[in-house]
Parts: sequence; structure tokens; C-alpha cells
Amino acid sequence: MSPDELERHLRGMGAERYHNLHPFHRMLHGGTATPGQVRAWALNRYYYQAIIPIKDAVILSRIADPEIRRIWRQRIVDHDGEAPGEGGIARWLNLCEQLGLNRDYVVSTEGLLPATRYACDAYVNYVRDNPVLAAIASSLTELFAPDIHKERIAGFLQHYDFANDVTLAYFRKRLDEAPRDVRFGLAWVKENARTVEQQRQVIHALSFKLDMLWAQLDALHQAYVTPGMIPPGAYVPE
Ligand SMILES: O=C(O)c1cc(C(=O)O)c2c(n1)C(=O)C(=O)c1cc(C(=O)O)[nH]c1-2
Repeated sequence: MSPDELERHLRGMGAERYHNLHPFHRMLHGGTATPGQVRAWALNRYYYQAIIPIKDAVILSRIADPEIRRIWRQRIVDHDGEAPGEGGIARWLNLCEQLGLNRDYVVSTEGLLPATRYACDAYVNYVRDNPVLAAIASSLTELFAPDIHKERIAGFLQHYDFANDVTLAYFRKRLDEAPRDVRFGLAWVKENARTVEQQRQVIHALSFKLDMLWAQLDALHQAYVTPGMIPPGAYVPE
């Protein structure tokens, strides 16, 4: 495939399989999620937020070129901030608090669904155990993230009382950050995936990541939509 054909292929995968299509997201964005379901989503999604800078630190540790490291390290700053109270994780915790969750309980990850932990940990393992090309390519679901963030902002504003500048701050900020990240990631992948084997690695990485995001929503749907299916120890909506 030419680099542009590879990009078309990757975009096609997202159009078919990105987690915006998942019934749990359709419920969340469409305004029919209960307060307990919204809280369960935010609490579980916190773990994804928490592992993103860890997986980026793993990737950073594997990049030999200081130029690329300088670009990649911005991702860690975006999530961790430059000071306490700043950055994406802090914004996510503000969202959790405004939804009525206890901040310490969220951070403890005690109420997490087992499958959320398995899925997110698998992402860290993936970028550690696979070629750097695959590790970088696994972030390319961010090609599709701005659209889901826009859909979420609009859906929250339309349907839920909790939508305000604090609860939407995380998603609004990502609308600037994600396109910048993915511009670099996509260009780098197109430049570096030239052989059939390299392109296969890139496709595998995106496929893994799409599954890993989808699996998190399957777990939420199973536990918080189907009655009687909350695993022992996991968060129970009041
Ligand atoms: O709300 C979402 O649906 C969503 C999805 C994704 C993604 O596609 O992995 C990310 C984000 N948000 C996000 O906010 C974010 O910071 C992020 C970083 C990454 C990554 O793989 O490095 N994905 C995502």
C-alpha cells in the first residue's frame, strides 16, 4: 500500500469499529444514561486516563531519537500538568467530583470493573512488548477522538444538568490536543511503515486498540445496564 492507502485503510477501520458506535456510548451521549451509569462510566474511564501517561512514558523510554522524544513527552505533560491541579487527569477528577463521586475513592480504583483494569493494563503491556512502530500506531484511535468528544460535549449540554465549564473542560481541551498529537503520529507512521510487514504491524496495533476501547464499554454495559451483573467489589450506584 502507498502511505495514503494505509491512511485510508486505518480511517476505514475507525469508521467501522471505533467505540463511538458502542451502545453504551450511544446511551451516554443520547441522554438516556442514569446518573449511576454516568458515574460508573466516569469512574472506570478514570483508570484509562491514569494509564495514558504511563503508557506514554513506556513509549518515551523506547524512542532513541531526542527530536521524537521531545514531541512525545508533551503527551505526558498534557495529562499530568505542570503543577498540581493542572492537566487532563485533574480535569477528569473534577468531572468525577461534580458527578458526585468521592475523589479518593476514584483514585483508589477500588470500585473499578475487573475488565477495565485488564483492558487498560493490556494497553501498557502492548506498547512495551511490540515494535516501537506498533506502539506509536496504537495511539492512532485519536484520529477519531475529536468527533466523539464533540458528540459528547453536545450530548451532555443537551441532556444533562451536570454539563458545565468544569465538567466539559476535559473534552474541550482534548479538541486542541488530540489533533496535534495525531498529526504527528499519523505522519510518523506513514513515513515509517513502508514494508508489508510494517504496515501489518500498524494495522494490528490499531485493531488491538479499537478492541481495547470497545471491551471497556462492553464491561460497563454488562455491569451497569444488565440488572444483577455488577461484579463483587465494583462500584454500586447509590
Ligand atoms: O473519549 C474518548 O473516546 C477518547 C478516546 C481516546 C482513544 O481513542 O484512545 C483517547 C481519549 N479520549 C483521550 O481523551 C486521550 O487523551 C487519549 C490518549 C490516547 C492515546 O491512545 O494515547 N487516546 C485517547
